Amino acid sequence: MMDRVFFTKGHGTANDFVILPDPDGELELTPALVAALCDRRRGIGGDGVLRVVRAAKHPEGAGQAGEAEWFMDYWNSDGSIAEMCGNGVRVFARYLVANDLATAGPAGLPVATRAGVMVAVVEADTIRVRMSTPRVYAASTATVGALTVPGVAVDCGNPHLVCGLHDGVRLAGLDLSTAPLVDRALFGAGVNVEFVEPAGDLPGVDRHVRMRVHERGSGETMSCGTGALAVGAVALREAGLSAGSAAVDVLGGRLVITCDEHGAWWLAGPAVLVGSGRVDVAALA
Ligand SMILES: N[C@@H](CCC[C@H](N)C(=O)O)C(=O)O
Repeated sequence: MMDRVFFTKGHGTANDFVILPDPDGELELTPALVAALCDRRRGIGGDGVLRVVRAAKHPEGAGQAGEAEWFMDYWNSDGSIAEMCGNGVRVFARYLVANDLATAGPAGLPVATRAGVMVAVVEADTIRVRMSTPRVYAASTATVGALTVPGVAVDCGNPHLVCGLHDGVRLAGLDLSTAPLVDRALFGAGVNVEFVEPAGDLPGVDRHVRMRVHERGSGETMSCGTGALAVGAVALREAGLSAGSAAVDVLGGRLVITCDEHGAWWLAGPAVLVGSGRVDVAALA
């Protein structure tokens, strides 16, 4: 184990990550180390960890090494591993470009993830990522306190449950300090739960909604890219649109979901690196 580890801190719409450069896959990353790094009082603080490792040097990235040089090894703040992180990919691409580890040409920068290769296009402050196609596959519910809200399960590479609020219930009134109760038989591997309410008309997009999210493995976060993809896909579907765009306002800003004329799904929003340093792993322990 290395006793000092370099890190960069970054975020996308305030979904924040500890980024660990580990090009040759030498770092012994464990659930305990991830949880300690993400601790907001005793560690660096973050909703998750992004390990930056060459695809060829990681067992789960090796199969994609022909398409993508880099693998995003994503961990939630509780030390669990997830298949995909939409904001994470955008911040990961920002990190690669800022550190001259990759160039962002017009064709985009491929990033390997456990859910396949995503392609990031850097457009100044915004990073747009071509995501996997969201798949709506079941009806279900989420319960928060005394409130049970119907929703739909959406697979975005990772699992989501999108619940639209009705009958005067507002996002601001929800207590998401603990995980909503869900159907554990349907979501055996856990689920990220999004609650959604309509927002006013917004020029330039077909739909405009607000969401809050309780993430599997991280609790309530300020934003979730794959969650916004799930919410945007449901919003366009409910509007009867097979292509179009949806603005999804999260606590940390705005993400835009687009399904283009070719049926490709895109997630766009800001991605920011805020600083770098070196962490004393022994002190974390
Ligand atoms: N915040 C992420 C999603 C991170 C993974 C998620 N908590 C899970 O366990 O699936 C995003 O921006 O997509």
